[in-house]
Parts: sequence; C-alpha cells; structure tokens
Amino acid sequence: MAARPLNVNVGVLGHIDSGKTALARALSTTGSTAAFDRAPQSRARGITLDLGFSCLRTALPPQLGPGPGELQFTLVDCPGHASLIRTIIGGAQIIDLMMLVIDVTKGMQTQSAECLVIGQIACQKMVVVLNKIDLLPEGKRQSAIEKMTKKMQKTLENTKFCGCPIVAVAAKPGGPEAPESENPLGVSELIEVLKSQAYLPSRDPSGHFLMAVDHCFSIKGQGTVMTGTILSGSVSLGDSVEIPALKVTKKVKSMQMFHTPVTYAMQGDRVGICVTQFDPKLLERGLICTPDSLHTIHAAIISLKKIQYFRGTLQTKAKFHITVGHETVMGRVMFFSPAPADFNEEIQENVFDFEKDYLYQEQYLSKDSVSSEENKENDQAGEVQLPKQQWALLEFEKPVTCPKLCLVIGSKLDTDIHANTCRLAFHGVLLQGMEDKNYTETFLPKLKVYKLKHKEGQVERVMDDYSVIGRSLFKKETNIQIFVGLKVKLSTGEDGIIDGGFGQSGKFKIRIPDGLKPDTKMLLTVASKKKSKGGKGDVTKEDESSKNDSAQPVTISLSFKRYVFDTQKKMIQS
Ligand SMILES: Nc1nc2c(ncn2[C@@H]2O[C@H](COP(=O)(O)OP(=O)(O)OP(=O)(O)O)[C@@H](O)[C@H]2O)c(=O)[nH]1
Ligand SMILES: [Mg+2]
Repeated sequence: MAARPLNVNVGVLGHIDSGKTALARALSTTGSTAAFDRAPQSRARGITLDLGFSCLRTALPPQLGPGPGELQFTLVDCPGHASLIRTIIGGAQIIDLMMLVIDVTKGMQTQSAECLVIGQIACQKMVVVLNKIDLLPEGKRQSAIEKMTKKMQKTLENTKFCGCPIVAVAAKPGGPEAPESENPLGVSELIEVLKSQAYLPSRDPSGHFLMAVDHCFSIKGQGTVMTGTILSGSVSLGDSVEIPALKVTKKVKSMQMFHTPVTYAMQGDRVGICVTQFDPKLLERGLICTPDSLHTIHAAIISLKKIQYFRGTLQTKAKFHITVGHETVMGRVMFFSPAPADFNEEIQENVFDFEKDYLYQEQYLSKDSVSSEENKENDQAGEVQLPKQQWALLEFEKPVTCPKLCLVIGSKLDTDIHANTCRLAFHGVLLQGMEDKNYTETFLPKLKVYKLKHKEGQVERVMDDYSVIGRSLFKKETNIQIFVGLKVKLSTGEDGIIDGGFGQSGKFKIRIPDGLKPDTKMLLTVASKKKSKGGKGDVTKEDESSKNDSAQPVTISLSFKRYVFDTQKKMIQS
C-alpha cells in the first residue's frame, strides 16, 4: 500500500470579501464535496456561508522527513461575514496553520482582527496573505506592498505570530468579471511558503474518537455519509459511532479520504464516514464520537483569560454567547480568583481543585478593572497585583454536548457588527462540567467560593469593664441570634465577642474577654454623657440620628466569610 499522505489542515480566514474562497480555489488541485461555495444560497449571495474544504497535494518538504511521500494541505475556507463567527471558531479549532487573508487595498479590518484573536487562541502558526495586488497601480505596486507588509509586521508585533511570513498575491486578478483563464499572481510562491511552514502536527490515535462533521448526505443503496475532521482518537471499519444529537449509534460501513477508500483514520484526518441510512437533514453540523464519550452539561467551571482587545470589563452575572467545543449557547458567568493566600500560586492546567477556597469577584480582575486609585494605594510603581489564574462558573441556558477539557470562547455577538470592535471577550478551558440538571443542589455546594463580608457599627455605651452595647451593625429585623459567638474588633483595639441582642432595635451586647482599656472607657463615658442630654426619643428616630453621628468615637467591625453556595449560609471567621 502506498504511504498515506501527511495531512496538514490550513485555515483560510479573513474579513468578508478579502478573497478567501478565490484563494482556496487558486490553491487547490482537488476539490472535495463541500468546497467553493457550492450551496445555492451561497452562490446567490456571493458570500461563503459555511466551511468549505478542498485540498492541495505537494511533494513532502525536507523538514518533514526523508523519503518519498506526499503532503496534503486540506484547505478550510471559512466564511468572513461577521454573523458567521461561530462557524469560524469551529473551523479554527481543526486547523494547524492559518492563512490570514488581507485585502491589500484595505489593510486590517474588523473581522481580520477577530480572526487574528481566534488564531492566537486556537492555532500554532500563521501566514499572512495580502490579496488583490492586481488592484494596486502597477508603477506603485511594489512600494504599496512593502508599506502594507510593514504595517502588518507592526500589528503582529505583540502577538504570538510576530515575524510570521507575509506573502502578496492576486488570487483572482481582475475580480469576478475576469476570464477564468487569467492566471493568479504569487500563488506558487505562496505554496512554497506553506510548505516551508508545514510541521508535523502532533497526532495521537489514542483516546476517544471524536469528529467534527461539517457535511452530511445520503447515497442511495449505501447509507448516509458524514464528512468531517477527526478531532481526537481514531476510527476503523466496523466501529460503532454515536451521533449524540440524534441519540443513535451506527456502524461504520465504509470510509474515504479524498475519494480514496480507507479502513482506518486518526486525529487530524479528513474523512467521509458511511453508516447505515438515516435522514441527513437531521445532522448538518455536529459531532460524532465513541459511544458515551461526550457529556451533556448544564453548567461548567472553566479557567479563563480575558481577550486583550475586548473593550470593557467582564462582569459577574453578565450574559455571553459561549462557544463550548463546537456548540454555542447563551450563558451567565460568575468570576472567581484564588483566595488571597494563594494569589501567587502557579497555574494548574487542566484540573480544578475542589479542596481549595476561592474568592468571589464582581468582575474578572484585569489591569483596567482595578481602579487607578486602588492601584496607587497598592503599589507605588502602579503595577497591579493580579492572580496568575482566574476561573468562572458558567451556567448555560440550555445544555451543551461537548468533550472534556474543550476550548471555551465567550463573546458578545449581540454587539452591532458595524461597531468596529472585537466581540470576543474571553477564552478558556473547560475543567469540570455539571451533567446533573439539579447541579445547584447536588454539585455547587462543593464549590468553595466565598465572599468577604464586612459590617461596621458603633459602641453605644459601656455596661461594665467587660461588656459594651453596640448598635448600627444590624437592622432592627435581623435575627441577632445567628451572629452570637462571632468575633468583632473595636477601633480602639479590643477584641470582642457578640453575646446576644439587647432590646428591640437591633442593638446587641459585646463581651470583651480581656476587658476595656482605661482610655476606651474614658472616651465612651464622655461621649455618652454628651449624648444623654438629647433626651430619649422613640427608638427608630434615635437610630436614624445615630447613623449620622460621627461624634461616636468607637466603631465595631465584624468580618466573616460566607460561601456563595452554602445552603445554610454559615458565617465563617478564621
Ligand atoms: N481584483 C481582484 N479581485 C479579487 C481577487 N480575489 C478575489 N477577488 C474578488 O473579490 C470578491 C470576493 O472574493 P471571495 O473569494 O468570494 O471573498 P471571500 O473572502 O471568500 O468572501 P466571504 O467568504 O464572503 O467572506 C469576488 O468578487 C472576487 O472575484 C483578486 O486577487 N483581485
Ligand atoms: Mg468565501
């Protein structure tokens, strides 16, 4: 049997109309079933609506090893239209090398920037393609290309693609009206660059089989064919595969890779898998897998990072479009960070420690979320102390089916697509999914995220050397009983313990085990003498006036933590 060609998936991404489909067409020698805007709706609108696949075979470049053999580039033509970003995110997750197509007459555009962000999250390597150079006036073409090349180099400076190759082409010189005979410019040079950038993607046949299906059709008398890219594991003739969306399991009857029958395929391969007949309309896009290997989850814990280009803050309780693996759903987030003692701890990849305590955050902590005033206080140099790792709890509006440890991207897709702003907000890794619909009761209590609570009140008067009466710490209707035994601190330094309620107006008694200091006693005696002159009004009035009474010299502070998901709402002090 001839050696299998080595397959490298090349994504073609870029702003709408930059010429991605034209470029894929110019590059490919063999078109697969789903290539080149075949769908009638796509042709009618002149835009790409779905992922297109085609391939290009070349001789194996030297860095990929000696001996004869072929290199197959599977070109994944992604749509450019902003509304199709979910498809683009799905496409980016199966590629090894990304081509970012830029219209040389326009430069970076909004979706070019979004594609760059997606590339940074999902791809290892990139080549920038400056397309439509035929539109530059011939005399100034070279200098215009050089200028744009410099600009792109600058844009990429602070990305992981710094220094990546930039190639100038015209995929379809003359545009749509030009005759097909018109030869593209620069494409053979581009192929050389692609070959030089090709690397042996790490492929691993072990683990569960998982494939992203992008196309499904039936063949009379044979069965239904699903084409797609194998994301993990491997598959052989006769294997059972599950289609989770349809809740069915089917046997693999035959397989093809680019029109050639095969008996085995593994991670990174593009295959068509034929199984016993089912209605192909039921599965246009989706996942197939080893039976029972995916989980369907209602909520998840992820570790995450904010996307630097996203303007604004990430607020707890906000809703995002959340892409989990290959599905996108609406979800609500709650951010949390390490507890202060663990702030500098190293990043733990791919695991979540349920033994640890975590600190609830109203928003994701980033340089711009910490106010400049706090900033000054915390650090002279203006450097904000940020934890090395942060997490979020995601609660989905409807359950999603996804692999474990999959990529998660949060975006604000309801942002106006003409707003010229990055809609991608955060990315992360799914660490723990919650399959139980009643996860709030069965699962969340295990998650030890706490809020720090702080209450302040005032000492009203001294009872004796070992006890004082406090007020303004609780509301009138608060059940003080549940606070009994908690430690408090007086602003004069004494430690105290809440002993019980006192009267009906939310006042309470504090025991001072070590006794009041003489200075404190004096301070309080003077203050209460002044006050008693005012006479006795009714209780609420007194309470109100006392709130504004800054003359009270001694304050009481009560601090405790409370776990967000503790059903008993226990207050805990260290
Ligand atoms: N002049 C010129 N026109 C080009 C070139 N490449 C593509 N075009 C034209 O640009 C338009 C868009 O090309 P497509 O290949 O459909 O662009 P796309 O990036 O795939 O568009 P979407 O998939 O909808 O985002 C078409 O009218 C092409 O004929 C080029 O090199 N020169
Ligand atoms: Mg296109």
